[in-house]
Amino acid sequence: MSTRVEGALGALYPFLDERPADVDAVLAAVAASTAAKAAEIVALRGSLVAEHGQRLVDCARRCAAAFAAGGTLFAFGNGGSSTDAQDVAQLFLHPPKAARPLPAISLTHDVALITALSNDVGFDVVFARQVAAFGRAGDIAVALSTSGGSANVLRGLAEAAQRGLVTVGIAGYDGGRMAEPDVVDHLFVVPSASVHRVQEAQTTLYHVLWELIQQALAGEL
Ligand SMILES: O=C(CO)[C@@H](O)[C@H](O)[C@H](O)[C@H](O)COP(=O)(O)O
Repeated sequence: MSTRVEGALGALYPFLDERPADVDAVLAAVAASTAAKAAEIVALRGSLVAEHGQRLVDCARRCAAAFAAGGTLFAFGNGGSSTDAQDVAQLFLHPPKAARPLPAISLTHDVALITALSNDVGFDVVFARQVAAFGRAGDIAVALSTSGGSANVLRGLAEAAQRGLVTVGIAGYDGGRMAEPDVVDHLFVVPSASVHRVQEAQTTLYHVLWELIQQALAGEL
């Protein structure tokens, strides 16, 4: 066993006289599985950007035009996608240096509102109600879902479409209901059956989209 592994085990088991007997096998299995997952995500991210290239450019140009006209972006999703929605909003609003801050709001973080709506009306409306209250024609709705089938996400998109927002869907697996006709204007599907790989690749999609929107706004796309 290498000195580094010995050191790590010392930190993991400081109070045990003896480590579990099979720890070497466990560590070897973890290393092999981590390497396989890393390879899978690198391949998936590369193929996604290649496959969605033109669609990303088209979507970025449309979003840039919406921002240039004073539009706001609303992002939403459940679970891991809810934190991704918050990441999208902070990325647009508080970008790295030299990039242009753009108005973006996540609809996932108001616990009082979401619990009240869920308790009194139903969880299905938590995004749609906010889109109805804040969304205006020409704004942008970005919906994140791994299954593409969450009822509250689909209701949010339907409300956005009805109000004339540009709708962007980011899904996984086969796209689910988000991939049905007329659900979104711009659809990006991560074709993986692993929820973890889907979420990892979705972060690449929205980071690339953000970069392209910045380029489009600067007249470089
Ligand atoms: O983060 C994860 C799984 O990695 C979970 O929290 C996951 O986001 C939740 O199960 C969501 O409720 C799934 O909803 P969706 O992505 O299918 O719309």
